[in-house]
Order: sequence, then structure tokens, then C-alpha cells
Amino acid sequence: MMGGTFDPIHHGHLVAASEVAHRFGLDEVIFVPTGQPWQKEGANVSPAEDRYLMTVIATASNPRFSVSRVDVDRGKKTYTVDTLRDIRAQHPEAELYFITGADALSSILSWQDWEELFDLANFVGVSRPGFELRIDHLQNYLGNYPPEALTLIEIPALAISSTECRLRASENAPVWYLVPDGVVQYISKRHLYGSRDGARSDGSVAMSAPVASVPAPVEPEPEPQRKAAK
Ligand SMILES: Nc1ncnc2c1ncn2[C@@H]1O[C@H](COP(=O)(O)OP(=O)(O)OP(=O)(O)O)[C@@H](O)[C@H]1O
Ligand SMILES: O=C(O)c1ccc[n+]([C@@H]2O[C@H](COP(=O)([O-])O)[C@@H](O)[C@H]2O)c1
Repeated sequence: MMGGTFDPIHHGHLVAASEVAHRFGLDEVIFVPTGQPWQKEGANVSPAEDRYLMTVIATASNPRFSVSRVDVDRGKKTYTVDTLRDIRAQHPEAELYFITGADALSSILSWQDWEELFDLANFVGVSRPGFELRIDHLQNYLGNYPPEALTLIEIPALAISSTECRLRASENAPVWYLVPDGVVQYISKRHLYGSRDGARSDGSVAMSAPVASVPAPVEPEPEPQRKAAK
């Protein structure tokens, strides 16, 4: 499974999930959008339903990808320890892997009840441009676990972040090819991140485009009467 705020989901997330599924021979990757990401409090996170729907849209075409509502529906701060318990209850026979990017992995010691996490799932840390994929901070602790408790892998590097996508949308810069096409259209339709209606994702001009801002034709100044040449 792969947890994230997915505000919005982008191709960096999808490549990470696809690559881990391939390398570990996983049957399914469950994307789990956060309900209330407590470490992003005050960061003006979009409504959980919008993030959930964007995740559904982005993953719909892949038969091995699915989306879980466990964190969205819990209605409390999202702790991965709860996510793992809920997914375990739904899939008692499955061997669970939790996918994290290098940045998320580096802050794992700040997560709620982090000591329990490695009993509930194997963790896969994936490379991410701009972040070091290191586990020095976990090394002592992981000595008690089998090697598969945490694996680090290099994946194709995509320097994309949700923060950058939100910024671009707010400036009406294109997010095409950074996020799946359906997510571009959803952002535009719901006016997420302050994106304007005038610059629609499908390239058409909205009827509500500010027609009044089209400059009125300027009347040409009357030519001054020329004096007849003597
Ligand atoms: N480009 C990427 N490559 C690899 N892993 C990524 C990438 N982007 C995000 N991840 C990982 O995906 C998970 C969910 O990330 P999240 O939804 O917070 O996206 P984000 O791009 O980091 O968002 P933000 O910029 O808002 O912090 C995290 O484990 C994160 O490390
Ligand atoms: O369990 C925690 O306390 C905890 C704290 C911060 C982040 N996480 C999880 O890490 C994943 C990535 O989170 P984020 O905030 O970077 O989108 C997501 O599944 C979060 O629920 C978990």
C-alpha cells in the first residue's frame, strides 16, 4: 500500500507504486489518501473527498491499483499505525508492504507509535530527487527485525511534488504531464488551488471568461486637417 496526502496525486506517486509492485511481485497496490494529515496541519490541505476522488481518477486505468477510504472515513488524525491495522483486518492473509518516499522515511521516528510499524508491515523506502535515501536513524532499531522489514530501492527519478503542482495550478501554469490527464481536468473543474476557470484544462475558453476585460476598440484620432501646400 502507499499512503499519502495526494494533494494532488502526481506521476511521482504512480511511478513509485508501479516500480515497487514490479520489483516485489505485488498483486495489488492500495493507495490510501490521508484523512487529516496531522503533520501538515495549517498547510491548507484540500478536502479529503477531493483528494480521494483524484486518487481514484489517477489509478482507475490500472487493474492492480485500488484506493482505500480507511483513513478518509476514520474522521480523525491519520496515523499509519491505524492504517496498517485497518488494512490488515481487511486482508488477514496478505503480506503487507508500505511504500514511502525518502523524505517520509526520514521523518518516520516522529510518527505515532512508530515502534509498532515494523511489526505490522514490511516497509519499502523509495528514492526521490532532492532527498537522501538513508536509514542511519533506524539502523539500531531494525537490528531486531528480519532484513525484509525495510528495503531501500532506487526508482526512476521524477522531480515532481504536490506542492509544485499546487503552485503551478494557482498561477495557471500547466500541470499537464505532471499529473494524469483526468486529475488536470478535476483540478480545473473544482477550481482547486485557486486555478481560474478561464484557463481550462481542455484548452477551451469558459463562457464565464471575463469578456469585459477584452479592450474596447480604440477610435482612431481624427487626422489634423492638412493645410494645402502653397
Ligand atoms: N516524486 C516522488 N518520487 C518518489 N516518492 C514520492 C514522490 N512524491 C511523493 N513521494 C512519496 O509519496 C508519498 C506521499 O507523498 P505526498 O502525498 O505527501 O506528496 P508530496 O509530493 O510529497 O506532497 P507535498 O509537496 O504536498 O508535501 C510519500 O511517501 C512521499 O515521500
Ligand atoms: O503515523 C503518523 O504519525 C504519520 C505522520 C506523518 C505521515 N504519515 C504517513 O506518511 C504518508 C505520507 O504522508 P504525507 O503527509 O507526506 O502525505 C501518509 O500515509 C501518512 O499517513 C504518518
